[in-house]
Amino acid sequence: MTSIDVHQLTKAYGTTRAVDRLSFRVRPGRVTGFLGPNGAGKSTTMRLVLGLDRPTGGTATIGGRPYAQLAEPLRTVGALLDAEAAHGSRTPRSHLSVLAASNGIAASRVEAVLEETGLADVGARRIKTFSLGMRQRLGIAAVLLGDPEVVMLDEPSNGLDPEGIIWIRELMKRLAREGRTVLVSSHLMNETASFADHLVVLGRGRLLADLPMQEFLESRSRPRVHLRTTEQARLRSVLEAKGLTVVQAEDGRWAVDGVTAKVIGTLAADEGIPLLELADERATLEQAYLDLTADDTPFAASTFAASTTSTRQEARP
Ligand SMILES: Nc1ncnc2c1ncn2[C@@H]1O[C@H](COP(=O)(O)OP(=O)(O)OP(=O)(O)O)[C@@H](O)[C@H]1O
Repeated sequence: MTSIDVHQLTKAYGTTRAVDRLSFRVRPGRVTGFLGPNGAGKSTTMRLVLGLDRPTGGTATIGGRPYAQLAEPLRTVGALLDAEAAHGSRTPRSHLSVLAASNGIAASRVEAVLEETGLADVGARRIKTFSLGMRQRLGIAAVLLGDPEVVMLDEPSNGLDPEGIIWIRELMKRLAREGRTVLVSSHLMNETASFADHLVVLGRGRLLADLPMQEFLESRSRPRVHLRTTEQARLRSVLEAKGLTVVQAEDGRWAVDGVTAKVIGTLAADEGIPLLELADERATLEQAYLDLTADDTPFAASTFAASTTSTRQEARP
């Protein structure tokens, strides 16, 4: 199968190193989320992989070849970097037909991808009348046209309504299940947590993390438990005897740091203390990401990078 390989990739614009000796591999069969603060170098990396820019140093290859050497690029890589790329006076059907004809792709694929992206009914409308969300769907139709093994999407949820966001999430997961290599950049952490299996995180052009989503969350989470009990005095003394500190919230719930629900549940059961609620706090991707990128966020307001949220994360689907 076809991986994307970035090796010691560097791109300098004057004195700015947009990408700085970057190395990572995007593997098939999973969705890789591509994260990083504004200006971290995500778009530049994607452009270098697609041969739209020349690197200052290092290499970016797809299935071992630079993009320019792919025999049938659109059949190998589908990429969405700019949803405005289609000409406004064209229709989706004519736009996709031209792309198919010039890339040796069967004309039957045009109708297939119009169906798949929900654009079949507007296939004859002029693109200039399209909303941002419809343009985004058209961009994705073009990505899928060549039935590519590698899919690269830059902010694909941009402009999509909630139904469209669910659609794109399911589409990305399906493409990965089919064994394709899927690289997706996003600024939306909850969104990314809902579709990515693996993460590559950049900061100031450098690699900050390259690891499975679950590992990333676990490596950056501090255990914390939330609970409620009817026997506060007794439970408090049991926990304090174990060296645990209880923080009481206004709603009567407690938070206990540095311990898991399993430990507290066992202690309470041993003492016959009833618990009305007991849950481990799960690290959100947002918390983990902010923690990792705090020193690499050039445009952060001073309080932003240090902020944490107390919202508890729903279990990942
Ligand atoms: N054509 C260019 N000329 C000069 N500098 C550039 C050019 N393209 C990108 N840069 C600079 O390179 C750095 C990385 O930009 P890039 O767009 O790749 O980041 P990004 O991670 O995609 O950011 P965002 O999340 O804001 O889209 C930034 O400092 C940017 O200003």
